[in-house]
Amino acid sequence: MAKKSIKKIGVLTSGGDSPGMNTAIRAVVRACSYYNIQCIGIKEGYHGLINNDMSELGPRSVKHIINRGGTFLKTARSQEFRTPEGRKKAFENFKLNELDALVVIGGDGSFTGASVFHKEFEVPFIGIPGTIDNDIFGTDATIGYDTALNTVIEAIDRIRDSATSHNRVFFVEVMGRDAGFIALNSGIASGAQDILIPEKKDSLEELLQTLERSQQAGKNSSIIVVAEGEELGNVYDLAKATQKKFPEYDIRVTVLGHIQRGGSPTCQDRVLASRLGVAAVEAILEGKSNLMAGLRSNKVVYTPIEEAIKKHNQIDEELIKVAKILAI
Ligand SMILES: Nc1ncnc2c1ncn2[C@@H]1O[C@H](COP(=O)(O)OP(=O)(O)OP(=O)(O)O)[C@@H](O)[C@H]1O
Ligand SMILES: O=P(O)(O)OC[C@H]1O[C@](O)(CO)[C@@H](O)[C@@H]1O
Ligand SMILES: [Mg+2]
Repeated sequence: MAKKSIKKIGVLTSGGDSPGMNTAIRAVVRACSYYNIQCIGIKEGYHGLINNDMSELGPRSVKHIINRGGTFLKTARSQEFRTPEGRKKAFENFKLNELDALVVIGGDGSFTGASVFHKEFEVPFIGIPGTIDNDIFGTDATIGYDTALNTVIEAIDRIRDSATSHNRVFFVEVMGRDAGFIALNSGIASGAQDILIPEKKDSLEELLQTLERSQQAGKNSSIIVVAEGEELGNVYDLAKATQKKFPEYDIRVTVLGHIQRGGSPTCQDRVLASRLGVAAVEAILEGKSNLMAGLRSNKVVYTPIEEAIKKHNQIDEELIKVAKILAI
């Protein structure tokens, strides 16, 4: 597609919000303005496309959002977009608004939706990875991941104060429905005794042995970080099983929940979001489509969307080793 054929693009945020999504929207809007094309902000992800809820955004309409968590365009998990009828309505509004392409800011699910939409109606799109989960292949980090990690370690540091004061064992659940990136990295950074993630086969025996060893080594308190998607069980199940084996332990459970998704994005997330926003618009202008803009080794790269979704980001075995060695 020649550069001049793109006149108007739509931008939306979809799936779970993540800190830095606003920064990415700002970058897309301002890059559009820089390259003299119109930018339309679509409300509540695919929901807004289906319901024709969208309006034009200019460079001043995204002022003062660079540092704000959440997404001012709002986001949604649209069930209707999963249906052919819903996507047909979305395409009708895409045409009605004379859009030439979409920038989709979201996670693997949002990219899957965009890919299906592209196959059905040949709608050109570029994905920007915006999710705290960091579960997307083709980028060293997703937008929001770094902020979420920093929020988690701050919370665990506070829990540690209480855990050490009371000689307690804490089970801390962090987000990650299917991914253990937040758990593994925050666990290492906060000095967890054990880290349980869905990508690694864990056993209750091993967990109990770890706790026993830590007590024998003279530790009076322990923090166990558990990813939401851990297959062995949730934090309450694990705490119950541990209490059964060690009735003398004083055990507490903390579920960090959605505080991990909010807050002002870190510098790293703001720079990432700014670079990927510009990269997405430039890719569309160059006629690229069905790709995700990402950052690898500090360079912008484009990955076929199918790869970004299917390959998933892999857990680094070295991190698992480091966590184990340092929990001695
Ligand atoms: N197979 C699919 N077909 C059509 N649309 C889909 C499909 N999968 C996901 N979507 C659309 O993408 C939306 C977001 O997906 P999902 O809820 O998995 O979040 P995500 O983008 O992976 O972000 P996160 O994991 O960070 O919350 C869905 O609500 C739906 O509208
Ligand atoms: O806010 P919701 O819809 O409950 O989704 C929670 C999920 O979203 C995420 O925060 C991002 O995908 C996951 O880590 C978590 O499992
Ligand atoms: Mg996802």
